[in-house]
Amino acid sequence: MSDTEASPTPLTARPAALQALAARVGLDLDQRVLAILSATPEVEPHALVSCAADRGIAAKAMALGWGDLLGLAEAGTPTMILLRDGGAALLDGASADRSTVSLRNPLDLTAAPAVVDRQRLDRLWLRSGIVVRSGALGDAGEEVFGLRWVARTLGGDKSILRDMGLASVVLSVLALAPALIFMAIADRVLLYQSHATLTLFALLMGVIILFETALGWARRHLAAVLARRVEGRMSLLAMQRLLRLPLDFFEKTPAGEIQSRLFQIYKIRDFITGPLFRTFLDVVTLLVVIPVLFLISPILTWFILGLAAVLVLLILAFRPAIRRATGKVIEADRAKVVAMVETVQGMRTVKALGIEAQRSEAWNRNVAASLRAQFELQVHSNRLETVSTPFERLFQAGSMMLGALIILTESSTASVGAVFAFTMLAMRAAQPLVSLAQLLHAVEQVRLAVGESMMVLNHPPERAPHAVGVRPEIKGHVSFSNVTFTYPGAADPVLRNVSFDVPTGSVIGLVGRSGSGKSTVTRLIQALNAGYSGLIKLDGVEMREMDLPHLRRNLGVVLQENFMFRGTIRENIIAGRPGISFDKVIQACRLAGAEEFIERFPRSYETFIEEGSPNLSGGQKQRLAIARALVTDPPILIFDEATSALDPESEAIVNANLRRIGRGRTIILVSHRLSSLVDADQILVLDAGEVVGNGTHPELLRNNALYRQLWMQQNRDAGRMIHESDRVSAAAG
Ligand SMILES: Nc1ncnc2c1ncn2[C@@H]1O[C@H](COP(=O)(O)OP(=O)(O)OP(=O)(O)O)[C@@H](O)[C@H]1O
Repeated sequence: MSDTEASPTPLTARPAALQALAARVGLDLDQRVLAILSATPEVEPHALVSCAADRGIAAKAMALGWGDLLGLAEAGTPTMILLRDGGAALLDGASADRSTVSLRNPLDLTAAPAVVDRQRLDRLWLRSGIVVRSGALGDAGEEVFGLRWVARTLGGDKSILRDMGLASVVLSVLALAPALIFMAIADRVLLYQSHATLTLFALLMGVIILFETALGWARRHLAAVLARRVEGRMSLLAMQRLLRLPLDFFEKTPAGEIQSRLFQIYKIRDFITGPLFRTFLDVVTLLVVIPVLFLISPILTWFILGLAAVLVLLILAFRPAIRRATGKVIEADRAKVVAMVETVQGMRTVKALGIEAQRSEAWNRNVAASLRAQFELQVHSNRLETVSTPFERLFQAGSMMLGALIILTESSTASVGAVFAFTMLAMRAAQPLVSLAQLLHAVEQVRLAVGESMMVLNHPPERAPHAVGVRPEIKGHVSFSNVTFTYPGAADPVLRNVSFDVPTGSVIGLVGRSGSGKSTVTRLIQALNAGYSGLIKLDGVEMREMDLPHLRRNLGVVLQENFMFRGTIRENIIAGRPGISFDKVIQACRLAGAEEFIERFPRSYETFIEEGSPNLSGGQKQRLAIARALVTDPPILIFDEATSALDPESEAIVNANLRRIGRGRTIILVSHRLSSLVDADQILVLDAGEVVGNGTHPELLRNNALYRQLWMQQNRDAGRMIHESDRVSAAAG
């Protein structure tokens, strides 16, 4: 069924509401998935979100309050709210006095909206909803990640920045008070011995302290909110971009390196909440304090500004050395993470080979390199700190001395109180000036951190984010014509002019020596690699045109090694895909021959599988992987050495079920064991990336030398083994 055809299942409220939201941003949804969702009694928000994401729509499930709802209505953001009865309503608008919202029924979009007040809504809704951010995921995804992205993200929270700015201005003005009061006390109270004025100042100070405390709290609170938002956005972006990267990126980049680079984004968060945030506040303080300093004494003010300039020059002088040293630290730390992750991932092999000492030695080398790099950085930082300390100290001591000198020489223009006040304010200005200078240093570090994470976050995705692609109904007709393919970076093609045709519902076997390109053929069918020449068509649609999530949802793939996520057997088989009932899980397990062992577990389908599935045997894991591939009822199944690791009994179960499994599906079987392919409708023989034979088992035995050779090899071995065991039993008998 194509997307444009009407769904046979009438849509229920939540899928219908999602469809209406998608229409608002000019996109459509997969009708087949909507129909599956409509057959589910109460559709979970995450299933709706993933249905939207499949079409590149940035939908987000979120908890909502009345205030949020009003804000969304006023901004005109496409929003659905989830109702207690399992239904949903579309947000249409809010009244001018913000006392009511209007809601539309997604099942009858032509009807007038219902106007609902807060009390009534509270009885109806789940205080949650799904919000569609303008347009496709690609809109946000297209943006290049970098310092500019971070700045734009920060700038997005204008109201928070404005409130923080206001609080900072008020705090800075209040910060002037102690110095000015001190000046007044020195020049008036002490001089005229005025108790009443002193009491007044004491009261004033009390009020100012209270006010300052409250504002300080508000400013820190706002900063925490801002930091959380920026971190949230960066974390979402990281996962979103990671998931759309091509497989060969992960094959070429060590897992530890990806991890280490991605985690650099948290340095950006620390920079925002640390140096950047402090500097923002400091600049505000300076803007308030510097003019006052100028009023009190222009000479002294020029003096401290001159000191600040010296600090900036010192930092600029040290910048190249510190940048180099920081780069080395990041590199050395990355190598450390790569070594650690590799050792953890390969622990089974480390133990099996008994190479703990070698791994430990390699680790020690990495640690030593990292410590050396850190020490070098410390040395440069220490030098910088050492030469800048005297200038920092001069802010206070120098201004006091210079102030005293001014009084001694021009006693008529500056009072004692003014010099003390100036010294206090100079201290107030000194810290911001120092941290402003240090910001340069911090920016350098964050620039390096951004550069590190950019390598992952800005790597070209599998497909252009805007490309939605064609979504034909896939029945299972696969054809290759003149396909030539070279892996990126490789010198020679791994497939050369490969052509074959697999009619819908038939079984094709791929055979050939190791490295002949069998798995590569299956990878191209999954569109895991691009950049081939020739045509690969699925039901007449070229693979390059195909929508990737749609394509992969229609394929069931079982490899020799399959990964199980942490979670129960049931969860692993469903793997978060929407619309899969428990009945379907049981059916798939039965077909895969997994039912019998699952039911022997005390917790049956709720048995928990740990990472790496240590509590399952290889054969059990393989049968679960087959069930997981079958559960969506895909029209095409790819088994790439899927049964090679099975014990003879498990293999016999799967092979016996293969006919039933294959009913109505196209099956692509890669196997070294030719005996499991003899019933295939056609067998493709590959040699060094070229098709050297194509036919049924008897045909190939008759007229294909390579196939005959492979067959004889296996059967000779099998024959010899049978002969051997007969000899042993005869001897024993
Ligand atoms: N991700 C990859 N990047 C670069 N080269 C690859 C990649 N995968 C496979 N190759 C190379 O392509 C060639 C064909 O590999 P492929 O896995 O398709 O062969 P195969 O016939 O399935 O082998 P086997 O039976 O051993 O699994 C090999 O020479 C291999 O080194």
